[in-house]
Amino acid sequence: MITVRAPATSANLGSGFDTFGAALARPADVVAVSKAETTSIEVTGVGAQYIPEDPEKNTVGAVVEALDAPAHIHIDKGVRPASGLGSSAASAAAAAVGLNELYDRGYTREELVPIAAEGEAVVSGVAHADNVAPAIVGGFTVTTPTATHGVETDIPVVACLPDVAVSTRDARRVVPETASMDQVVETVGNAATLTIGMCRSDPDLVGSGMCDSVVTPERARLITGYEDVREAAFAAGATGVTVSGAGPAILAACEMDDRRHVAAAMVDAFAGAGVESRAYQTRIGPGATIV
Ligand SMILES: Nc1ncnc2c1ncn2[C@@H]1O[C@H](COP(=O)(O)OP(=O)(O)O)[C@@H](O)[C@H]1O
Ligand SMILES: N[C@@H](CCOP(=O)(O)O)C(=O)O
Repeated sequence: MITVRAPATSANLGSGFDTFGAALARPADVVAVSKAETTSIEVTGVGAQYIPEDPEKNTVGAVVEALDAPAHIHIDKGVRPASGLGSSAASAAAAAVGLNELYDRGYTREELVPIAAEGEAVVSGVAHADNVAPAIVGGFTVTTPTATHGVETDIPVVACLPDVAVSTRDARRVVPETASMDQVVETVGNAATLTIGMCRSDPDLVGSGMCDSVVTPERARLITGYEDVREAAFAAGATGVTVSGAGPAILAACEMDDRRHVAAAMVDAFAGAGVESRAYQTRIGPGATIV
């Protein structure tokens, strides 16, 4: 049996829609795989009741298919589904790393990214790899249709998760089909600023590059209290705030000394809007680890 811990992730980071991703030090899924004649899946943990155990419908089933690696798979969920924190990706990433090891398939971590992304197609309709990439490789990642590049970085973040669900499939329907040239220029500038910030482990640069005027405003409308939470996080010292993934989680970057205040401010602001939430005080951390 092989057991793998794969982290929650935050994709997009504002200016990097379907491209940027970051591994969060916590929460995480823990997935155990053992060889079997036919594949079976058992799910326990946070939100397990909402996750199908049918291999055709669970993200890990697509990974089994892609690696031709039938197994009994136990998924212990730490990342709540429909969170914007890469819940479906965490399981797929852990399964990809575990089954690759169990069956000695010999793929590199980067080669496992498109394999794990097949699981995302099962749940959201698109094999977007911006969550599975950091879940497998760790740190901050840039994923294009042909490659994944990652860097280690040390950025404190708060991921505040309201007690409501937003499915990625639904949130992809509100993504605009076009952007103006002004928006393209602005986005390139913000994405480049964020990337330099990640390379320098500089929360100010990362935060200022998290802005996006194309996708984020449309997604923000789906999250009750978004503007209040954003303002409260900035007032408490956040350097940047945006929708995490497809939402409803909201991600804030900050200096380590401000992390606690930012987390409290975000939870209080959600409460003011009538929404219960929990804040993960975390940081950008490593990818999947065999435990
Ligand atoms: N192993 C899995 N972990 C989490 N969700 C899964 C898994 N397999 C299938 N799903 C389904 O995927 C959906 C959640 O994925 P998604 O909408 O992308 O949210 P998230 O942002 O949390 O990844 C839910 O409908 C859930 O039932
Ligand atoms: N790029 C995707 C990311 C979805 O992330 P998730 O954590 O909400 O699954 C998108 O924005 O649709």
